[in-house]
Amino acid sequence: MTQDEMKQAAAEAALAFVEEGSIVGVGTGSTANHFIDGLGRMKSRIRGAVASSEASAERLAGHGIELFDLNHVSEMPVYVDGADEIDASLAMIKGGGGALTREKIVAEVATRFVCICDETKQVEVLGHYPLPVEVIPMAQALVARELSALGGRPVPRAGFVTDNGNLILDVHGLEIRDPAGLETAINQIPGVVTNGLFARRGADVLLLATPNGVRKLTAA
Ligand SMILES: O=C(CO)[C@H](O)[C@H](O)COP(=O)(O)O
Repeated sequence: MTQDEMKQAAAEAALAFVEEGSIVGVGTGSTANHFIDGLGRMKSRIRGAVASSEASAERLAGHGIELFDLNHVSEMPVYVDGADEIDASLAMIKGGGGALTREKIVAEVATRFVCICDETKQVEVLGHYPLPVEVIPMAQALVARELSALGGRPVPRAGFVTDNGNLILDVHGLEIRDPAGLETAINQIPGVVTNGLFARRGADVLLLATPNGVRKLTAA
C-alpha cells in the first residue's frame, strides 16, 4: 500500500464523522484533498464547508460544495485535517502546506478535531519535522533571533507567501518535550501570527492509516 493510498484510507474513514446537514471544517494538504473529494460525493447531505486555505476552497468549490465565511458560522461539529507529525497525546505539528493560521482558527470553532494521517506521521517526540511559524514580514529578523534563543534554527521558506500575505520560518532542530509550553512561548514573540504546534488544542480523534487498516485513537 502506498503512502497516498493510506492517506486516502484515513480520509475515507473521516467521512463517517460528518454530520447530516452540518457545516464541515476542512483542512489543507494532500490528505485533506482526499477528504474533500469524499465530501464531494456526499455533498447533498451537508450544508457546506469552511475552508482553511484558498487551495482547499477552490477544490471544495470545484465539487459544488457551498463555502461559508467563518464569521457567519457559530456551530461546526467537526474539523478534518492532516498533520506533519502527531504524538501519543494527539498534539501535532502542522503547517507543512503553510496554512497553519487559518487551520488553527477554523479548528478552534469546531467541536471535534479529527486528524487524518498515514502511519509515517506518528512520532514519540515532536520536532523532527521543522516547525512552521507564520511571521509578519517586518518582524522576520526579530522573530528569527528569538527562535534561535529558544534553541531552534529558523529557515525562511523561500519564495512562499501565506494566504494572509505573511512569511513562514521553518524551525529546525527542536526536540519538543513540552508542546503546549512552546506553542505559547512562540506565540508571545511580537510579529508571530501563529506557529504550527497544535497542542493547546490538539486532535480529539486520530484516524491513523496503516497497511493493515485504519486505527482510531482518541485523546486521553
Ligand atoms: O498542515 C498542513 C498544511 O498546512 C497539512 O495538514 C500537513 O502539511 C500534512 O499534509 P499532507 O496531508 O499533504 O501530508
